[in-house]
Parts: sequence; C-alpha cells; structure tokens
Amino acid sequence: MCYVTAERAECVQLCVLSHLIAILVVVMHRIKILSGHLRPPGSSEHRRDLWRSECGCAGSSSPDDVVVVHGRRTAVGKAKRGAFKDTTPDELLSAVMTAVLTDVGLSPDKLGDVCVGNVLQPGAGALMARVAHFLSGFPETVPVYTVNRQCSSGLQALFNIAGAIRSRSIDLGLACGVESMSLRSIGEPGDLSSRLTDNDKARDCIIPMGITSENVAEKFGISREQQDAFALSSQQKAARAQDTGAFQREIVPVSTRFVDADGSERQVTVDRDDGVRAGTTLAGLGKLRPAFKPDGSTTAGNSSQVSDGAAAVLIGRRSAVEVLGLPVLGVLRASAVVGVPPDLMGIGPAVAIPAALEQAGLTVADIDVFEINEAFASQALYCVEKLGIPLEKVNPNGGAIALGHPLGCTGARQVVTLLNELRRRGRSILHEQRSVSKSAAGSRRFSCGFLGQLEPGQTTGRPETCTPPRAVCVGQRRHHECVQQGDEEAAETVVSVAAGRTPVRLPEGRGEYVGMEFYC
Ligand SMILES: CC(=O)SCCNC(=O)CCNC(=O)[C@H](O)C(C)(C)COP(=O)(O)OP(=O)(O)OC[C@H]1O[C@@H](n2cnc3c(N)ncnc32)[C@H](O)[C@@H]1OP(=O)(O)O
Repeated sequence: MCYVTAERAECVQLCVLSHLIAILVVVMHRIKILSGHLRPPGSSEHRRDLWRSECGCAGSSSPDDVVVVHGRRTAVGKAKRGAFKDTTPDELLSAVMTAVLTDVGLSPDKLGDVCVGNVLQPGAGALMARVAHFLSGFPETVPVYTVNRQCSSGLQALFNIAGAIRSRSIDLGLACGVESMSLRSIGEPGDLSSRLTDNDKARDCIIPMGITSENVAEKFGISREQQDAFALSSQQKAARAQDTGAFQREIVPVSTRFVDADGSERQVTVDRDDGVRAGTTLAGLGKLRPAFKPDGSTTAGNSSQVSDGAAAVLIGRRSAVEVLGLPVLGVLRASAVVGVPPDLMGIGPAVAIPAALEQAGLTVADIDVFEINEAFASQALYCVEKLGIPLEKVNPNGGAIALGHPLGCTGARQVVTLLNELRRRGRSILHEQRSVSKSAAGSRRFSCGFLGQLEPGQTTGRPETCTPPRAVCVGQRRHHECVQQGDEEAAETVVSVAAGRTPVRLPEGRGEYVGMEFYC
C-alpha cells in the first residue's frame, strides 16, 4: 500500500474521499411489473412476478413512479488535448440542458429543480451551473444547485432529483453532470487537518486514485494481462458503437472554439468521443509502462482517461409526465450508496449493486445491461467477477477506459448510454414488459407493450396478448400525431407493432414508436 507523502502532494487527487458508489437500476418498463408497491421488495413472490408477467400475467405501474423522460450528452473530449480543451464547463452544460428540453418540447419553467454533479470546479461548480442555466434560457424562478459525490456525482444528481419527486416537492426535474478536466486539475486536496496522518482511514483518503487501483489489483489478484484484456474489450466495444452510430442519438453536437498549437483559433463542431482508440491491441497495451508505481499493473491503457464532457437527464413523476404528453424512456426502481475502504475505493459497485438489486427484488440474472464505471480495469474487473456478471452484459458500448471519464459527468452519461442501449434492444424488451391494470373506465389497460425503439423497416416479434381495438399512443409526439390527425394507417401500424399481431414493417420515417398505451 502506498500513502501520499509530502513530496508527492502534487499528485494527490481530489477523488479520494471514502468512496461511495451509487448504482442505478433502470430497466425500462420490464421492471414496472415488479412494482415495489405491491409486495415487499426481495420476497420470492415479488421476484417471480417478473417472469409471470413476461408470460402476460398481471403487474402494474404507478402514477407515482419516477420515470426517465429523456437524456443527452456531449461527446467526451480528451482533457488538455482534445476537442473541448478550450471549452468552459458552463458551455458544455448548457448544450445538454438545452438539447434535452428542446428534444421533448418542454418549456424550462415546468422544471421544479435542476441538480448538477460536478467535482473540480470551485464550490462544486455552483456558479458555473447557474451561468449555464441562464445561457440555456431557463428563467430565474427555476432553481439550480450542484452536488459533489466525487466520481458518482452525475448519478447522485439523478438520485437527488428523484428524491425530490418522491417527496412530492417537485414533479419534474433535470439531473446533470459536467466536468472540465482541461481547465481544472485533480490534485488539489484543499485544507486538511494535520491530524489526518494519525488516523489510518483519514490518511487513506488522500491516496491517489491510481494507487487505489494498484491496491485492488494486488489484494484481489487481478493480473496485468486481465486488466489489458478488459481494456482492449472496452476499446473494441466503443469503436464498434462509434462505427455503427450507436452514440449518434445521445450526443449533442457542440460548436465551440479550439486553439491550435500556434495560437490560432477556429470554430469546431464536436460530435464524436475523441479518446477511443480503435487500433488498440493487446501487444500495444502490454508495452505500456505502469503509470502510478514502478512495479504496478495500472497503465495509461487500462485506466480511465482524463476528460471533458456533460450529460443531462430529464426525470419526473409518471402522472406529471403523462399530463405533459412526454415520453417514458425508463423507470428508476432502486438506488443505493454504500461506503467502502478509501484505499480500495473502486470496489464500490461490488457492494452497491447488490444493495440496489435487493431493494428492487431482483438478481444479477434479471438485469440485461450493466453500466459499471471503468475508473480502472482492475476495479471494474473485480466488481464484475465478484458479482458473477457475464462480461457481455457489462458496458456493451465501452466504458471510461475508451470513452473517457469526466468525473462529475460520468454517472449521468452512463444513464444516457444505458437507456439508449435498452431502447435499441426494443425487440427483446417487447416480450417482457407488458403489464395490465384496470383503468378507471373498467377497460383493461395495457401499459407499454413496446418501449423500445424500432428503426424504419425493422420488425418486431409477436408477444401473446389480446388484440386491442383502440390505441392511445403516449410518448413520442408522433404517436399522438398519428392518432390525433386520424392517420389510420400509422395508428394501425402502431397498434400492430404493440400487439404483435403480425410482424409489421414500419413505414419509412415512422420508426420511432417509443412508449404507448392501448385499451381492450
Ligand atoms: C471513482 C473514480 O472514478 S476514480 C478515477 C478518477 N480518474 C483518474 O484517476 C484518472 C486516471 N487516469 C490518469 O490519471 C491518466 O489517464 C494516466 C496518468 C493513467 C495517463 O495519462 P497520460 O499519460 O496523459 O495518457 P496518454 O493518453 O498520454 O497515454 C500515455 C501513453 O500511453 C499510450 N496509450 C494510451 N492508451 C493506449 C492504448 N489503448 N493502446 C496503446 N497505447 C496507449 C499513449 O499513446 C501514450 O503514449 P506516448 O506517451 O508514447 O504518446
């Protein structure tokens, strides 16, 4: 174990407080059927309902559900060299705040609160956030505040807004995360008591993050080869995601200034993560020298990159979201934060994920996709192995090793990426997320037979369900439009897709059917 000495104080990183990692379980409407309001979380009956409802048995959603409406992120830039090296964080934040509301056509005065995760800006970036707020055209009556839970800050912002919704102090809020690691550096621990050296745990809080990675690798026997293989996989998945346009929907293009080496300035539009190294090989990774201690195994290739970026997620109470005709992208079912020893900070997900799963009455096997932060390959691998998660379920579009890790942004970025991935997997979700409840009128209300996204031309399978005579489309405005405008053909297509009467070919340009309800 290695402690920070006075000579190495310059490399002390801020992100070293007793580590609290938060895990968000967002599993689209599939999880709706597990509504914790019906049975005590964790009971076996509660868990079985998931599978029963996959076969078309009953479950329910609640008007009090905290639902995710929409989310966007900027591209992630390499700090100090990449596309956002000259961009201030308020601009990054404003880009995503604006895009999220514009996409769903929501006026900012409908927001009850805005919370922004940030780590490095002074005062956790409170001033920066309010400036971004006004740059986005938000009225002064909408409040904004910031939160710093170190590398989980973007996720904590989401939990804070969700908590305010649950306590009914707001109906709708925006959860964001932002970081410029170009313009502010890690490594400024601030003013700390000299007594910290007398207290083992307090002293461990100033261990550099890279050394905590070495500690995890040593203590749990995660070899250099394993770490490099994990890093390679992260790079390959991210490169594939870029090639297939998987990030296109989530990235907000940002026009900004870029200063070249000769001091000349130009305008650039940034819409691509610039840290991904498609040409990464195991041999290349194997040649890299340890970055944090001479005989260590943590390198520039198997560590997260120091980065700039922002993300924003709009969430609300289902009842309020429905009144506003907004789409429902996912449901927040559980969240957990658990403290771990500061010298092993990266093991957080291995204890926080089970805590969140227990709350939701789920097991690892029930979850389709995990987004686990890749602060370092050592800790990410440890968590995956400890929890027995099949590797193919983890970060299917790569993680922070390939994409970068703008500290305060990453948690919110992961939510955006996760929900887009689940939306892309709409086909399988189609079979799993039906629920039935009695509406006030006594008709049976099928809630969201389909919550995934279908691309034009893509077909769905055929879940076993009744044939609904009438569809009321919620979610993407095009659903409303097709029904309200009496476009029978489009409405019929929506119904057919949802009911799965026959595999249906969606008409060109009508591919985005996300969220609908129908009655029969
Ligand atoms: C809770 C939490 O999340 S804690 C985590 C908080 N975040 C952190 O602590 C950040 C961790 N990461 C770091 O500190 C930095 O990325 C470091 C120190 C590991 C590396 O920083 P840098 O040296 O600036 O990285 P850089 O990108 O320049 O790469 C260094 C070298 O490795 C090479 N390299 C990096 N990735 C690869 C790769 N995939 N394949 C081959 N070579 C690679 C680069 O080409 C470069 O080589 P060069 O020096 O010949 O040009």
